[in-house]
Amino acid sequence: MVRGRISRLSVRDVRFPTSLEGHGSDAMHTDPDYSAAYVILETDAEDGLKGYGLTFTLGKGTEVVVCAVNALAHHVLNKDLRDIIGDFRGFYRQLTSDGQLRWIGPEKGVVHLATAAVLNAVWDLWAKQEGKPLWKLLVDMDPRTLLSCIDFRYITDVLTEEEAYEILQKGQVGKKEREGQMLMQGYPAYTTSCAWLGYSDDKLRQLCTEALKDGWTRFKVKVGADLQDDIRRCRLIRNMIGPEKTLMMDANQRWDVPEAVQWMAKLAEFKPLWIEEPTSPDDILGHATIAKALVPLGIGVATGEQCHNRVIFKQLLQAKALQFLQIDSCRLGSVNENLSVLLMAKKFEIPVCPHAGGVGLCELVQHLIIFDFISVSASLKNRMCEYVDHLHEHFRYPVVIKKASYMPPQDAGYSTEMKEESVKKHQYPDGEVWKKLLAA
Ligand SMILES: C[C@H](O)[C@@H](O)CC(=O)C(=O)O
Ligand SMILES: [Mg+2]
Repeated sequence: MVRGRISRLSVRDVRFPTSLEGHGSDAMHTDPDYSAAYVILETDAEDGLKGYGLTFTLGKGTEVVVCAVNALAHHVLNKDLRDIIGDFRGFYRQLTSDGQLRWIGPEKGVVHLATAAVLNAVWDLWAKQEGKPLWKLLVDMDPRTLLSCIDFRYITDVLTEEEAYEILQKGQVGKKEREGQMLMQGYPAYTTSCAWLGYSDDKLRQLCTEALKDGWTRFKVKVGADLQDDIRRCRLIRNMIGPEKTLMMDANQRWDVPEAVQWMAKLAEFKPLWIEEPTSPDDILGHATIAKALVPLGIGVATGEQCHNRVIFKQLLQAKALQFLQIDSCRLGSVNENLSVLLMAKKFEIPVCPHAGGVGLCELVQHLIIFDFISVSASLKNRMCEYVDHLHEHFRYPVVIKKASYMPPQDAGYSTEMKEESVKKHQYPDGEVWKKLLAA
């Protein structure tokens, strides 16, 4: 079914000045401009279909990722899409094993973000050519083909291909019913939009009132910069949402390990379900220490949005360092690597609650988590996907939220395509929006 030779790869630096109003701000990223390195793949096929892919970045970081995408381009150009998909594991390895680029990774940092952008575009193109939304392409794919997309190198000590096959085989039971359930009810979400760290208490109050009216029942609040501020903000939000609704907290890596435990002991009265990224994302044993210390307080540890790759997720799982696993559609090596993490999480029975928000992350990750429910986890217990109410208007196929749930996308592809006029306006530094801002 797939067709065409990749004839062109272009990449653009697209930035949104979200920092101006404090959207997206947290204890470590006080002035985030939500941005994307945005990749477009064209083929010589007559259908004219293009593949769109992106990775999420912040402001200036985008130009470095754009550079890395260009450095990877030769792996994709002039390749037949059939050959890429026919040996997707091999292609993933080729990208992540480039003899010169791998030195500045491997499978982490800028070069891995660039890999994600390129591979996301390949998946979008594949799904478009098959005429299916990506989640449905994955759900309908036979388990052996699905596994042939995954690089199991470095994880076979916890998950072999045969074990993964068994998980997917078990997932076949009840699949139709779960797909029906998703189409009717959608995948449960939580909102982070009310309580960015840079928002005033008045704004927090106003947004929280609106979110409650819109039916949201799960909320995340940013913490970690100042304890007294945190206590005031958490009290405010807990009082507004009441004792029954779910509250999560996110420190974005602000603390040392003992500090995290002490700080959370002070915030425990607000009954958070989890503390997210309490310390460095690389500190696996630190997370384990925090997780153990917080058990008596009934607080779990969540992490993953800045987790480099499947190997770190493997160790977090082995070390019992997290109770909620947060995949990210643009930090890991695209769908390929995310599939391996979903399967490991299933084996360890740890709920996956994806990181979303940014620009485009909601659009992408909804496909992965809907697939996860239908074909892998078969459970909604303790599970929800993040939602952030920014920048969806720039996408050609924006997310649809109903009753605080993600409704499965119906259009073919990975929902990655942005509106051309939005890209033009926000391209850095020559888009209209930036020209004005830079002149001022
Ligand atoms: C800089 C980003 O907005 C970050 O704060 C997002 C995040 O941690 C989350 O959504 O979770
Ligand atoms: Mg976070």
